[in-house]
Amino acid sequence: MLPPVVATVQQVDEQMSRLVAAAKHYDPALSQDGTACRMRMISQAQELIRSLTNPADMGAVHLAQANELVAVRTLLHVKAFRHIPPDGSISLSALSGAMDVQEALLERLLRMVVCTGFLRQLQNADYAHTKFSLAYASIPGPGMHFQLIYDESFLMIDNYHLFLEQKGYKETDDQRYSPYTWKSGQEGKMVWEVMAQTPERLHAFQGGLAHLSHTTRLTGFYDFGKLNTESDRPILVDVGGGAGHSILRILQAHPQLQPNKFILQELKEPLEQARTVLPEQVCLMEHDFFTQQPVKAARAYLLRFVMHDYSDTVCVEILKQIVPAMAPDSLILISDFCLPELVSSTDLPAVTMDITMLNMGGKERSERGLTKILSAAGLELVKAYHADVGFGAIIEARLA
Ligand SMILES: C[S@@+](CC[C@H](N)C(=O)[O-])C[C@H]1O[C@@H](n2cnc3c(N)ncnc32)[C@H](O)[C@@H]1O
Repeated sequence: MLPPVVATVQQVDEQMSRLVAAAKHYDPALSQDGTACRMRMISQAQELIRSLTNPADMGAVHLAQANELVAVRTLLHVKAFRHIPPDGSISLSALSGAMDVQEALLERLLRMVVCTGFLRQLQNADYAHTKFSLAYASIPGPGMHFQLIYDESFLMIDNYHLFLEQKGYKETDDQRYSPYTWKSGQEGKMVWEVMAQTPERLHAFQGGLAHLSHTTRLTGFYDFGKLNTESDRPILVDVGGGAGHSILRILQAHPQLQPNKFILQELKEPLEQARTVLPEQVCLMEHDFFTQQPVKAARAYLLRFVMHDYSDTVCVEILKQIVPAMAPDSLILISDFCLPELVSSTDLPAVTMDITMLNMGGKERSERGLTKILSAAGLELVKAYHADVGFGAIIEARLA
C-alpha cells in the first residue's frame, strides 16, 4: 500500500521517536568526527522531512535544488563568499561594489542561497557566513570539489536523456564517446585532452580530485604493514598514483616500511609535482598503465581512483598489463568506493560519484562489479576492506 500523501500524526510521532532515539547515541567525538552517528541522525531527519513533503511539491523541491546549484556556482565565480568577512557581515551594496556585480542581480542570487540555509541574512539585511559558505570560501576546500563536479560533470550530463536517445540506452564503454566529449563537441578525444584545453578547468579538476582523495580514507583499516618485504623486493607500486599523496599517507601510517621500496608510476606532468611531496628515496617512474608493467614481482600494485575512471572493458585492459608482472603472492589493491548491493541515503556520496563517473565513461562498482572485471583479467577477489569511519575501501585481489 502507498503511504499517505502527507504523514499522519502517528507517523510523525514514530519518526520523531526514532530521531530522538538516534540523538541519544549522538556523540560528535565518537570515532573521529562521529560520522556513523551523524549519518544515522541525518538519515532519520530526512525520513521525517520526506514524510512531511507533499508529492505535489516535489517539482518545486527538485527545482530549488537545481537553482541552488546555479546560484552557488555563479557566486563562486564572482568570489562572493571570499568577500564576506569570516566573522562579521557585509551589506548588499558593499558586496556588490567589491565584486562589480549589479546589486539587483546579486540580491536575487543571494536570496536563493539564504533560503536554502547555505548563507545567513541578519536582521539588518546584511549577509553573514554559515559554516557551509565559509568552507566554500577556502581554497582548497569543498567549494572547489563542487565546482569541479558542476563544471565537468553536471553541465556535461544535464541532457543525458538526449545523449542516450541518440546513442542507445547503455553504459558508455569508451570515454572518447562519452556524454562529456559529446557535449563538448569533441568526440574521439580522451576526457583529459578536452579538459586540458582550458588550463583553469584542468586546475579546478585536479584540485577537486585532490580533495576527494584526501577526504577518502586509505589507511587505518588495511594493514599495509603486512606487505613488508625481505631484501630489496618492491613493497608497493602506486599505478597512476597522482602526486604521490597515497604513498606518503601509507609511509606515515607505517613508519617501518622503507620508502626506497615504493614506486610511484605516473605520466610525466604529475611526476614533477610528486618530487615536492614524496621523500627522495621513493622511486618516481614515468609509466603509461596501458603498457606492460615494468616492475616485476612487487608485493602489491595499488590502483587508487583509477578503475573508477574507466569502463569495465578498459579496466580489464589495465589489469591485464599488470598480471604478467605479478609473483604468485603479489596483490592488486583497488582503492575506489565500493557500493553495497542495497543502497541507502548513507551511500549518497558514493552514488553521486558514480553518476559523475558515468558522464566520463567511468564507474563506481560493487564487490560484484569488481569481481567481474578482476576475473576477466585472470584475478580473484580475496577480500574487500571497508573503512570503519567515513568513506574508503580497499579490494585485495590475487592471481586466480
Ligand atoms: C583519478 S586520478 C587518481 C590519482 C591518484 N591515484 C589518487 O588517488 O589521488 C587518475 C590518475 O591517473 C593518471 N593517468 C591517466 N592516464 C594514465 C596513463 N595512461 N598511465 C598512467 N597514469 C595515468 C592521471 O595522471 C591521474 O593522476
